[in-house]
Amino acid sequence: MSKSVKISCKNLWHLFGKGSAGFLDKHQHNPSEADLASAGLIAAVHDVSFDVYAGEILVIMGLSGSGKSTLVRCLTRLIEPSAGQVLFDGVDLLQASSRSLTDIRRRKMGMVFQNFGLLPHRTVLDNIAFPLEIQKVPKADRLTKAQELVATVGLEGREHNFPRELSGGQQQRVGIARSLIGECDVWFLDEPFSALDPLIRREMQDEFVSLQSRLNKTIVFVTHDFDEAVRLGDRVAIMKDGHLSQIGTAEELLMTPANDYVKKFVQHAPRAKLITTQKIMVPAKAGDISVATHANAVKATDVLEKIAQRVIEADKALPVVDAAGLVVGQVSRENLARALFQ
Ligand SMILES: Nc1ncnc2c1ncn2[C@@H]1O[C@H](COP(=O)(O)OP(=O)(O)OP(=O)(O)O)[C@@H](O)[C@H]1O
Repeated sequence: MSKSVKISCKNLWHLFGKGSAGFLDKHQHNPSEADLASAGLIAAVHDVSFDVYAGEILVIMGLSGSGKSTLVRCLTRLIEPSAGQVLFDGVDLLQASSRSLTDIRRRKMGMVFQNFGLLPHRTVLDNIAFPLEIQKVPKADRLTKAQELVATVGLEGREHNFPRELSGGQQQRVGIARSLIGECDVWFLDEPFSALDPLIRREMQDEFVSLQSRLNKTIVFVTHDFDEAVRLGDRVAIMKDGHLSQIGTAEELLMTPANDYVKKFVQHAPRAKLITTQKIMVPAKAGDISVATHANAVKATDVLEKIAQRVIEADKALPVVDAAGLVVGQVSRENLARALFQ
């Protein structure tokens, strides 16, 4: 089944600096680093193209200054891209009138940023209900909806507190609830957990995963932390100096990194939890594929952590089976050791 594309961004650019208008046309949309430097421009987003599929969590990561936030703001047009296309459900956002853009943002996009952006003189409930107030939803309806979300993010009992009376993690939950109240299709989160201490951060990540399993939104999530990217993302896009270095599953980045920059990001990744057996097995020849009879067969889609003990304890290579129970290859201790320690 082909995945449906929710957002498609094509040849997207954002230049910071005076004189950016006309610069790309002048350089046939292919300026060199020297052209950019001599014009005093920074390409925070440099000819970036990728798709976001409906229902996936796409994590955008990269070092500080690599262009993650600018890219995400371009996707919502909070920052005006210098060139390119952003198709949202097939509609080109860069051609949309400001009225229809506001409408799309209100009805389809939810956003959470690092500094929470809560209104200090409003209670938790009123902060969460605020987007519906702007949409002129009647008070009783918006408070009912806000109360439901208070429960969703586990803040019962704190409805009437003000933001200053909450911890950082609790404030972030208010921000998350508020971003969800419009029942958006796509949720943009820019380093939402980075201000939190490590324990709370982990807790918030777990809650986020469980929330997403119920909500099934399309999510674009920015982080500079590869562990967080791996825990949360279906796919990870790695940015470097405004360029998209590589996009793929964590396993793809690990097994076939596009360059040394990507390699560096993934070098401490938990290989046993990310690499699947099919990537390390010795595949069976087409004519040799048979039904499994071996009781100790391992699944092609199992991660190495799951099969390790059986492979280590077996005196010879174990057969690997696909979803239909056919033997598609075999995996030995040596294959396992190479994949884990390479
Ligand atoms: N308003 C601005 N004016 C000029 N340059 C800017 C501006 N905002 C960002 N930049 C530059 O654009 C580049 C990308 O910045 P951006 O904030 O998108 O990176 P980031 O990956 O999100 O970084 P961080 O993880 O530190 O938030 C950086 O070189 C930054 O200095």
